[in-house]
Order: sequence, then structure tokens, then C-alpha cells
Amino acid sequence: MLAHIARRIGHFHGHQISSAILRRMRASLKTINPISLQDFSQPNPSWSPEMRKFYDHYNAQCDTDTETYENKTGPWRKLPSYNRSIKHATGGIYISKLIQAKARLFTRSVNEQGATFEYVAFFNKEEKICICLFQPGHLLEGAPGHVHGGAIATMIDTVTGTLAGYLSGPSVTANLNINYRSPVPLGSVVIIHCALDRIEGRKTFITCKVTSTDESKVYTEATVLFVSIKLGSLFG
Ligand SMILES: CCCCC/C=C/C/C=C\C/C=C\C/C=C\CCCC(=O)SCCNC(=O)CCNC(=O)[C@H](O)C(C)(C)COP(=O)(O)OP(=O)(O)OC[C@H]1O[C@@H](n2cnc3c(N)ncnc32)[C@H](O)[C@@H]1OP(=O)(O)O
Repeated sequence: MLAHIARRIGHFHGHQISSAILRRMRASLKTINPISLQDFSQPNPSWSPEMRKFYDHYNAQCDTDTETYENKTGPWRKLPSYNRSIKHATGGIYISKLIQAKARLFTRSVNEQGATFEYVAFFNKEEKICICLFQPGHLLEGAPGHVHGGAIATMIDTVTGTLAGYLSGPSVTANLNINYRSPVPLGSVVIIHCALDRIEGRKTFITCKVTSTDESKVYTEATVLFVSIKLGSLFG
């Protein structure tokens, strides 16, 4: 595991990051705490049988074994999900005091399993697509019994942003355009499909569709523009 982390230092989803940030990361390596490597997208008891079934379906087609890190053959890669966004640049390492110590990634800020955002994402590098299995919990209510539009927007932003990050390096959302076609029931399982539309210089355009697991029903459609940035610009 530590070898895996060491390989990740210096890269953000495979894109090189600036030497100033690197120096601060390396200086903080002594703060590695194995507990901070928790992947929040691993199955947990709150997952419904349907969520688990689709997780098993995609996980069986991955290029790496989730538990042993051994190579397999398959088009998908299961993406880890940490509770601080900076950990995505470091492969899960907690870098103390680099940014606010109490900061947590919005979607991973509630500890109660199943209450808010239960999700797992898979990336297909060849096809430049990402899919996410999302089981929205009872604390995400908007319309009675259904998911809040802001929570759906959050998940679309998260998964499209993850795809943009893997394809174009550190990027921020510049424009998020959403059409809500049908309300999403709380506790259901939906699939968020994201695909690269095009890259123009610093701009990465991603399309997104939220559907039922059998894809017969379209809940939401979106187009999102990400603009790549230098990671250091976030730190002033
Ligand atoms: C760590 C890095 C990124 C942070 C997120 C990282 C997450 C960590 C990874 C994994 C975590 C897991 C999942 C989460 C993943 C993602 C979700 C979070 C993403 C967010 O939730 S992030 C927060 C909301 N986001 C902002 O807080 C952005 C505020 N904003 C700005 O920071 C600037 O506004 C910026 C940088 C966008 C541009 O500023 P700038 O000065 O660098 O560049 P400039 O203005 O020249 O634009 C360059 C070209 O983009 C065109 N352009 C710009 N804006 C446009 C618009 N709105 N519509 C159409 N075109 C637009 C221009 O027209 C020009 O186009 P052209 O080159 O063709 O002329």
C-alpha cells in the first residue's frame, strides 16, 4: 500500500503537480496515518441488494483487484473515494495543516452509513467514461420522499469532476447545466453516466445522464464545463 502511495505523490490522477505543493506534501509525509486511507466507496451494510448487485457487476470487470491491488483484465477501474479532496491528489494520504484540518469533502461529511451519499464510481480510460452507482439516503430529501435537486447536482458535479480530473488534471467546475426530467425516489439506486464530449485547451466538456439501473428511465441530464487550473492557485 505504501508503495502505491509513493507512486501517487507528484501526480494528480496521473498529471504532474507543481513543485511548491510537492515540497509541502513531502514535508508532511511523516503524518501518514493508515486510518486516513479509508476508501468510503467500499460496500457497507446500508447498501441495498440492488446496489451490491451492480457493484459486483462492475467490480468483476475491473483491471485491478480492489483488495489485493493485483492486476486483472477488464475495462473498468474502481475509483477510491476519500473524505478530503486533497487526498485524491496524494492517493489517500492525510496532509495535516496544509488546508483546514476540519475540512471534509461535502459528499463524505456525514458518518452515518446510508444516511446521505452512498456511491461508488468506476472509470473506463479507453472510452473516457465514468459511471457511478448512487444510493441517496433519507437525509437528502427535497420533494416529499424524493431526492433534493441540489443533492443530485452535487453528485453530477462530483462524478463529472472526477472524470475531468482523470482526463485533464486538476480542474474546477465553471458551468453546470441540469435538466431534471423525473424525481428520484429516496433510497432507490440510480446510475450516473458521464462521458467526455470534448477538450478545448483548458476546457473539458462532459455530458451526464442519471438513469434507473435498467436504464429505461432517465431522471436527469446535464452538461458540465470544467476549466483546468494549477493546483497551487487554490492556496493563494
Ligand atoms: C483539486 C483541484 C480541483 C478541486 C476539485 C478537486 C477535487 C478533488 C478530486 C476528487 C474529489 C472527488 C470528487 C470531487 C470532484 C469534483 C467536484 C468539485 C468541483 C467543484 O465544485 S469546484 C467549485 C466550484 N467552482 C468554482 O469555484 C470555480 C470558480 N471559478 C474560477 O475559479 C474561474 O472562473 C475559472 C478557473 C473557472 C476560470 O478562470 P481563469 O481566470 O482561470 O480562466 P478564464 O476566465 O480565462 O477562462 C478560461 C476559459 O474558460 C472559459 N470559461 C470560464 N468560465 C466559463 C463559464 N462559466 N462558462 C463558459 N466558459 C467559461 C473562458 O471563456 C475561457 O475560454 P477561452 O480560453 O476559450 O477563451
